[in-house]
Amino acid sequence: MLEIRKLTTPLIGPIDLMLEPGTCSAISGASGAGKSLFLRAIADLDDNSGQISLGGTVRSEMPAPDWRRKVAYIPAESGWWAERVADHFDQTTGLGTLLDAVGLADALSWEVSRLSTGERQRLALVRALQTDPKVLLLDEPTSALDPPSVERVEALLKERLASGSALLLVTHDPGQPKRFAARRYHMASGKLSPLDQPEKAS
Ligand SMILES: Nc1ncnc2c1ncn2[C@@H]1O[C@H](COP(=O)(O)OP(=O)(O)OP(=O)(O)O)[C@@H](O)[C@H]1O
Repeated sequence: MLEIRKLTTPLIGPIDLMLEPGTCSAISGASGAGKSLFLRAIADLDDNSGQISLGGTVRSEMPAPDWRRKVAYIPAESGWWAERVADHFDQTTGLGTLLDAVGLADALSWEVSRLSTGERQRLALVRALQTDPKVLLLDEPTSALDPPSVERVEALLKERLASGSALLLVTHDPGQPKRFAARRYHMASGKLSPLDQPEKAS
């Protein structure tokens, strides 16, 4: 599905990685190892070289906004540009279901300034899921969440896995790769290494 060959930036790589539909790959590694830079390079947000294709279509043949809708990067800290939460969302059918799934059914009427870190994190995920991406590049998606919210977000992500999306998950939570039956990788000094056999789902 997503094929990455020799992806390189001044600070990471070269990195090869293949993501298959309906699978989760998890990346661990020390702070500063290059995990976020790797996800950003895949999304083409920073200068990079190498070959990346999605379902056989080479990234360079696709307009960047189309690529980023299909291969969505969800940063650890999301960006907000308007005062009202509602102004950041495409108010299409399905939005209510997604907001409900993350426990924020009423959030559209709120001001952005009142959002907690965890509320921002969950709303940013909903924003990305609205475009129905084939690949989700998740940068510590539950780092600011309490256990019930982690459960909700993980359930939502598992639904995406079941419907054929691929997840690339950067996480410092050692239990998370296991809960997603993820293939595990370790990043150190900008280099990615496979860890072991895929975990069994719990
Ligand atoms: N624009 C930049 N110029 C120079 N160095 C940078 C730049 N962006 C990131 N770095 C450095 O590259 C290294 C990797 O950063 P990255 O954000 O990928 O780390 P990370 O593995 O995601 O860490 P964390 O777990 O803390 O989020 C860090 O040392 C960071 O300071």
